[in-house]
Amino acid sequence: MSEIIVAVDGPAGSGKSSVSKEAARRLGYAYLDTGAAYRALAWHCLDEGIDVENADAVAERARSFDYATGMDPDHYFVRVGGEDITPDIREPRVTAVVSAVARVSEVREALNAMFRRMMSEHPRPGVIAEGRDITTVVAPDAPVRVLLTATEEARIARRSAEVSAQTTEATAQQLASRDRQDSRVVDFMTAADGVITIDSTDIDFEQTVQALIDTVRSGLSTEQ
Ligand SMILES: Nc1ncnc2c1ncn2[C@@H]1O[C@H](COP(=O)(O)OP(=O)(O)OP(=O)(O)O)[C@@H](O)[C@H]1O
Ligand SMILES: Nc1ccn([C@@H]2O[C@H](COP(=O)(O)O)[C@@H](O)[C@H]2O)c(=O)n1
Repeated sequence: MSEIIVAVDGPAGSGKSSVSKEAARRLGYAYLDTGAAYRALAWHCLDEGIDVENADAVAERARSFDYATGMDPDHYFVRVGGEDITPDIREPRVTAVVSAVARVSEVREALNAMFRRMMSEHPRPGVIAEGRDITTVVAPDAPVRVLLTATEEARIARRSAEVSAQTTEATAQQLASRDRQDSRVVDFMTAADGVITIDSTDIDFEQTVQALIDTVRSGLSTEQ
């Protein structure tokens, strides 16, 4: 059973998933990508022809969809109904509708209960869980809570380097629009009380991973 929870929140493209996964690998912890569950539900709704603006229909799917994800940082996967949809959930058509699914309160309640169960049942000594509301709603009592941030300019540049199929303008517009929609539901732009901010604007990936690991170690030593 995992006893150490490291909660990481932040805006789109701040490095939450890549940095958390690598830090978890080096610490021997599990890794929980909570955004993947929202994306998988959005993918599932599209696959089933469900109108993502129909909150009741989306909530009904959230209660019944057969979701699985790998929490071993070296064996990451996302499945719905046994089908591997790991790359599919990153498609622009899914990214474009995921915020609509995530604003349904029944969806958030169902997924948050699942995240808490997954964190507490995992056999590794710790779990790094990342998302938008982990430090404030899902695990507000976690011994280490971090807001991973970077300027919008840096985040757009990083995301554009990954996405070659569209212009930087289109990538910038999507990133800003998703943050705008998501921040109506949860505040992930400012650190809540007790949450440590890591700003990666002027540090590279390796330095950011090290900053998170250092924060985990010092947070745990203060706890004891
Ligand atoms: N400090 C850094 N310096 C340079 N590049 C970085 C840094 N941190 C992360 N990256 C890169 O930025 C990109 C976006 O990171 P990542 O996908 O982890 O962000 P995210 O916060 O999980 O985004 P989203 O919420 O949109 O899924 C990746 O290509 C990642 O390798
Ligand atoms: N704790 C969370 C995590 C994610 N979301 C929503 O899911 C979307 C996708 O998240 P990524 O981290 O994979 O980009 C995100 O835009 C949010 O709409 C959430 O609400 N809470």
